[in-house]
Formats: sequence, structure tokens, C-alpha cells
Amino acid sequence: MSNVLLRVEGLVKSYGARRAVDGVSFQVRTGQTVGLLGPNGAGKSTTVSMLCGLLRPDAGQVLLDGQPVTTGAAGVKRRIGLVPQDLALYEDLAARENLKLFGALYGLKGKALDDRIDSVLGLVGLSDRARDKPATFSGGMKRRLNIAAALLHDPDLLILDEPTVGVDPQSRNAIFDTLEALQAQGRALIYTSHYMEEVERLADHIVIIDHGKVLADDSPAALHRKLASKALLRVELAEPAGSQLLDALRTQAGVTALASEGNALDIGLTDNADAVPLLGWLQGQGQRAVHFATARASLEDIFLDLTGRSLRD
Ligand SMILES: Nc1ncnc2c1ncn2[C@@H]1O[C@H](COP(=O)(O)OP(=O)(O)OP(=O)(O)O)[C@@H](O)[C@H]1O
Repeated sequence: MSNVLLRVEGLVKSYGARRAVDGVSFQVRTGQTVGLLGPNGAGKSTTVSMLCGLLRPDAGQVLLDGQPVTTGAAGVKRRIGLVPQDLALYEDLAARENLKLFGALYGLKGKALDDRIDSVLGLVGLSDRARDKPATFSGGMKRRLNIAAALLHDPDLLILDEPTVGVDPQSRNAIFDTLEALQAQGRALIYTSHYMEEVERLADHIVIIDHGKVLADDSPAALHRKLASKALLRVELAEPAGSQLLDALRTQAGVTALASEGNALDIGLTDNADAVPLLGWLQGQGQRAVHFATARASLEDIFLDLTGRSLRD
């Protein structure tokens, strides 16, 4: 197995009384893609800022090839590239001019910089738009230009913070193509998202975080094996369920997990066949189902298993 490139050990960060990150540990091997998955506010961005040395942890450390990133020399930080959640581009400067500015920040210049710019523009599929301004780009193209900027200094590890937010499906695929090309080059990636399908597609390892804590740290295949719910029943009731009903529902045969929001119930089941008796039971409790649907459980439902909440907005 390849070497450990990044070692994240017991990171803690509070904002006032709120612990945004509460003891996060995981590791990234050379050439590996780690998906950092969690709902909004889970602590992903705060973690990412500490990984890059932009934010100092209250406790814990980040080691890149054994060297501390937080207190380490600039040389360590330079081996990491960050694509932040907020786009940082000069809208009225041509794509190439934007990259020149970013390159200068890394101390690149002259032919070496021009060559790197050609290389990263090719990688993100924007070579033919080098003279155009980001103001004329789609959200996805801007995001790809931001990825190009983060790659100029040829980092060993690229960290992307929710790179598909505000991006249309076609551009999303173009971003995935770029990331798959980076994977093929053997570059390590950390990809944060609140979409399991994205993380599942790209990552060989998935770290699930919620309320600043790591809930799972496994390969997608291992997570699949751990998935207690094999089927999912979604029910919309005529009225919101009370806590008594929810408690009784949790103890029904075949129920592995339960989340409720308003009139909606997400019920994890050991078997699809449990759905019909369960709907009968609900009716027996005087609950009318306005609408229901069953589905095969997907990896996304591991979040429901782990937290009793659905990984949906
Ligand atoms: N600068 C800050 N000051 C105070 N609280 C903050 C700050 N940044 C984040 N938080 C809080 O810390 C928690 C974690 O936020 P963080 O942005 O790390 O989560 P996230 O998983 O990246 O979520 P999102 O996808 O919404 O960015 C949240 O409760 C958030 O409100």
C-alpha cells in the first residue's frame, strides 16, 4: 500500500462556545482520493482551512510527509493546493491573466509560468478560452479556472471544498473529468461535499463528519457492507407524527433507522418486504399516508443509519 501523505490528528476548533471541529482524525495516502462528506455546517470548511494551514487548530495537528503544516515552513504549505468554496477570480481579466496573477503569488514567472499555465488550462479543458474573461464563463467554467489556479504550483495534494455548488450538471461532469485526469496523474485529492453520489463516484475512501466529529472512515465497499438498511420507505403523512408514534415506529420489526421532518418520514428497513406491513401498522395507528415510495437503500442512507437524519437539504 502507498505511503501516508497527509496525517490529520485530533483537530479541534471552536468559534466562541461552538465546537465546529471536535477531534477529527484521518489520513490520505499518496495518490488517494478521500471524500469528506457531511451536511451543511458539519465542519468541513473549518477542517479544510486547518488542513491548508490557513486556520490554526485549538488542538491537534496536520502532518504532510511527517512535517507539520500548521506551524511548518512555507515549503510544506506549497505542496497543498486549495480550491476554496468561494470563487476568487478577476472577472474582467482574461483567464490567462488571472492565472499569471495567481502564479506570481507562488513566485512563478517567465517561461516556467507560461508553460504551467498552458498545462493547467489543458488539464481543466479551457485552453481555447484562455483569452476570454471569466465574466463570460458559466459557473462550472469559473470553477475549473479556480482548479487551474490551485494547480499552478504543482501541489502533491489538491483540496476541493464543495466544488460543484452552483454548477450545472454538464459542467459538473467536466469538473469530474478534470478530477479523474488528476487522479490518473497520481495526485492525491480531498473532495468535500454533502452529496454522497459525488463522493462515491470519485473517492477511494470516505470520511463522514457530522457536528465536527468523524462518524465513519472507510472505503465505499466497506460502507456498503455496513449499511444496516437494505431498503428505504418514504412516507408523507396527512399530519406530522408525534414523538410517541415515532418511538413506537422505531421498535417495529424490520425498522433499522428513522428520520422525520414535518409530515415526512424516512424509514430504513432490513427488507423491502417490511414496507407493506409497516404501512398497515401506521394505518392502524390512525395515520393516513398521503404518499409513499420505497427504494433500494443507497450508500447515502448510511448517514440515516448513523445519525437518524437524512443527508438531504
Ligand atoms: N468564522 C466563523 N465564526 C463563527 N462560526 C463559524 C465560523 N465558520 C463556521 N462557523 C460555524 O461552525 C460550524 C461548522 O461550519 P463549517 O463551515 O466548517 O461547516 P461545513 O461543513 O463546511 O458547512 P457548509 O457546507 O455549510 O460550508 C457551523 O456551525 C458554522 O456556523
